[in-house]
Amino acid sequence: MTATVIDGKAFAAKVRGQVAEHVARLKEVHGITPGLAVVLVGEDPASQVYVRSKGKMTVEVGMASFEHRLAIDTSEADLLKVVHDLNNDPAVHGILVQLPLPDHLDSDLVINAIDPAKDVDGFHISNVGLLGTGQKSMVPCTPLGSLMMLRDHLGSLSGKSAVVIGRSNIVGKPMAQLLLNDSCTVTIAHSRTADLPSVVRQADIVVAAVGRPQMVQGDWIKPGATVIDVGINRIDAGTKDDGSPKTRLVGDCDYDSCAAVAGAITPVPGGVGPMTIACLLANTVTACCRANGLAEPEGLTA
Ligand SMILES: NC(=O)C1=CN([C@@H]2O[C@H](COP(=O)(O)OP(=O)(O)OC[C@H]3O[C@@H](n4cnc5c(N)ncnc54)[C@H](OP(=O)(O)O)[C@@H]3O)[C@@H](O)[C@H]2O)C=CC1
Ligand SMILES: Nc1nc(=O)c2c([nH]1)NC[C@@H]1CN(c3ccc(C(=O)N[C@@H](CCC(=O)O)C(=O)O)cc3)C=[N+]21
Repeated sequence: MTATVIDGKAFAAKVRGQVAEHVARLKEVHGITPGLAVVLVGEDPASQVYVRSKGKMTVEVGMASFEHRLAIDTSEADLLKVVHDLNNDPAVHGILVQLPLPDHLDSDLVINAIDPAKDVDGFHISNVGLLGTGQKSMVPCTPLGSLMMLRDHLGSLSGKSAVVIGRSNIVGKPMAQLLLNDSCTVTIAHSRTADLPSVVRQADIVVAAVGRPQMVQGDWIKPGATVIDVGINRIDAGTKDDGSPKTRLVGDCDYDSCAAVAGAITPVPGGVGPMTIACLLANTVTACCRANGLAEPEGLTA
């Protein structure tokens, strides 16, 4: 079997198109422009690329983009002040503090200082609790984008067995919660899981969110399963013509061997990554509608 490739890049473009339509309507009918603020502490090159691409797409869908770049030695009090100011700024409907933060800053404290209604990452404890109890919340972007692709490809997820590899607060745990809310039978695997390959082999749906390049092998995959590869890993790829080092992005799955067995698989790049950004924009429109007591866009939330 050769897996269907789930095209996250194309799907994300479609989601951004829907977001752009809602933004246009909010502006025309209500005179409201949704705004997204991104806070970046330090100068991590990968984070900078990612923040720039978010800013560009925010503007492309017609929203206002606010960027706050803070020095790596910013104090917790100063960062909290930035967050409080954004909480109180009526032009800002969504706030994202780029993670990870430098070690001297307490990320739980900072994230829980964000107004939950503006927490477009869905990381605030209130949103985590709302999602866990099946109530309306802001849903974390990477799991939401992964869920959208799964539903699009499989239709109903009810009764399917799903294995999520990884238990982080930002990907693994919320992903498992969303799959559970869609009536999957969910297993969460992690670094202490015994015999991971045979656990993964039970799954109709595999979500890999580990951070280990090409770890999941094709012979771990149940034939026909749907594989969502969340991993973004930059690895060495020889040298360029001029002798300088070359790198490339790979996922947490060994793509070729997994694609030979799976029914469908997301590529890296071009899979979950673009959907994450599209869902961030979708969450910002949703937050803006809720803040103004307006009907929220359909199909853009879990
Ligand atoms: N596409 C996107 O939009 C995004 C991609 N990512 C990518 O997803 C990946 C995961 O990110 P994140 O959740 O933040 O990572 P974390 O490092 O926070 O979590 C990794 C998880 O993987 C588990 N793990 C580590 N090694 C193994 C192993 N050998 N076997 C089984 N489980 C293992 C860890 O287990 P334990 O808890 O026991 O330590 C942990 O739960 C990364 O590659 C990251 O770059 C992240 C966010 C967004
Ligand atoms: N508060 C917070 N929220 C996040 O959602 C968040 C974060 N912090 N910190 C970092 C991780 C990582 N992440 C990615 C999003 C998109 C791509 C993406 O678009 N990737 C492209 C490739 C980009 C490239 O070429 O480098 C792709 O997969 O096709 C990657 C990674 C969001 N994160």
